[in-house]
This record gives sequence, C-alpha cells and structure tokens, in this order.
Amino acid sequence: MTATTQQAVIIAIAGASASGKSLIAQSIYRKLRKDFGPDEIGVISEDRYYRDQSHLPMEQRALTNYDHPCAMEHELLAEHLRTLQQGNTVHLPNYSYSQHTRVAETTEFKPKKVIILEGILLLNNAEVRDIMHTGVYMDTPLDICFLRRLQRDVQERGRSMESVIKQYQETVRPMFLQFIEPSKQYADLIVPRGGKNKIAIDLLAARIRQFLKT
Ligand SMILES: Nc1ncnc2c1ncn2[C@@H]1O[C@H](COP(=O)(O)OP(=O)(O)O)[C@@H](O)[C@H]1O
Ligand SMILES: O=c1ccn([C@@H]2O[C@H](COP(=O)(O)O)[C@@H](O)[C@H]2O)c(=O)[nH]1
Repeated sequence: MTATTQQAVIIAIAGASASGKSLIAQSIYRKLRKDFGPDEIGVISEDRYYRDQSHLPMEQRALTNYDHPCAMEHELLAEHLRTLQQGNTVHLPNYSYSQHTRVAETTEFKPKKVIILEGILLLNNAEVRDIMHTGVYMDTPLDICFLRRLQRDVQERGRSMESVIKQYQETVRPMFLQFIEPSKQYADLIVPRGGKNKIAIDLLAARIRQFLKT
C-alpha cells in the first residue's frame, strides 16, 4: 500500500477488562482472514501501549494504576495509526504483564485495509476517537468480567488470586466507573453479553467485509 491508496478503516472495540474485547476481535479476524489474508486485515491491542517502566524497580511497577488513562502512551498509538493510514509500516511495542513493562523486541506491522483495535480506554481518548471509523463498546456485566478476569489473570498473566482481588477493588473497578463506562457514549455499536455474541460477530464481520471488498 502506498501513501496514495485508500486510508485504513479503523474499528475500535472498547469496554471493561475481560469483557470479551480480545475474543470478539480475534473471532472477527479469524473469520475474515480466510478470505482476505493478513495483508488486508489485522488486530492491534491497546495493551501494547502501556508505558515502558523498565527504569522502575519491580515493587514500584506493581503499584502503578493500570486502569488510569495516564498508564497508556495513547500519543504513540495515535502516531502509529496515522503512520499506518499514510501507508507506512510501524513497529508495535510488546508488553509483558508479568514484568509490568515493555520488552525490547518490537513487532513489525504493515499497513492494512482494515485494522481492529481493542482496549479498555480507546473510546476515552479523543485523539484516538478522531482516527477511528467505528467505535464498539462491549457491555458485559461487571461481575461476569471480574470472574473471567480472575480466572484469566491467574492462568495466563502470572498473578495470584489475592493480587487480582486487591487490584480490582483499588483501581480496576473505580477506574471503570470513572473512565470506561462513561466512554460508552462515544460508541456506534454496543454489544451485550461478551465475546461470544454470535450476531454481533456476524454483523461486524459483514460490515468489515464491505470495506475489504472496495
Ligand atoms: N461470552 C463469553 N463466554 C465465556 N467466556 C468468555 C466470553 N467472553 C469472553 N470470555 C473469556 O473471558 C476471558 C476474558 O476475555 P477477553 O476477550 O480476554 O477479554 P478482554 O480482552 O476484554 O480483556 C477470556 O478467557 C475469554 O475466553
Ligand atoms: O502491567 C499490567 C498492565 C495491565 N494490567 C491490567 O490489564 C487490563 C487491561 O487488559 P485487558 O486485556 O483489557 O483485561 C487493565 O484492567 C489492567 O488492570 C495489569 O494488571 N498489569
């Protein structure tokens, strides 16, 4: 793709932690990748843009509020999205949840026709909102999100049950109420229940298919 070709269509999926953002994004991607291939469509997680904290000792990293907008480098995300829309390749940061910081290696990401973004605070950020074409909000009940997060973070993110519960009470839930839930007002589409909502997956995939065919 060159700077003169069509701008990438950016679909952003936001909502609470463990509301099913990643699952729905991957389900749509897998459905479309079969017909269009990885050069046409890709997924970027907002979590990649958690700030680098390698200059901080581990005990201090564990105290960061990861659910506050300041924890994310949204300005870099917006810059990368603009670069991709101009038809240029970017190098996405990679983030380690267990180390609470970025790792040295980056991942090359070439321009695509459609980019699915997924992350808790995407609809909260005005700069990112200006770049996206469609905003989706995953409206999964918070108690369900908490149970899924507890299971996932213990199994996949190297966390203890106690630390997940403490973090949920101190930052995850309050920041959800302050920043994430109010950002629902900016969504074009609200998806109830979670990442296995088949009708929502089919509708979004059909809409994206139209963009990919043009
Ligand atoms: N509708 C659903 N039914 C059952 N499990 C689900 C559903 N939606 C998501 N999950 C599971 O919940 C966990 C969190 O989902 P995930 O997509 O990682 O959330 P997010 O990206 O919003 O943090 C994952 O283990 C996922 O497989
Ligand atoms: O070092 C970190 C970075 C992030 N988190 C938590 O992750 C979620 C966002 O990711 P989801 O995939 O949407 O769940 C956020 O709620 C942070 O609290 C973390 O615990 N540690």
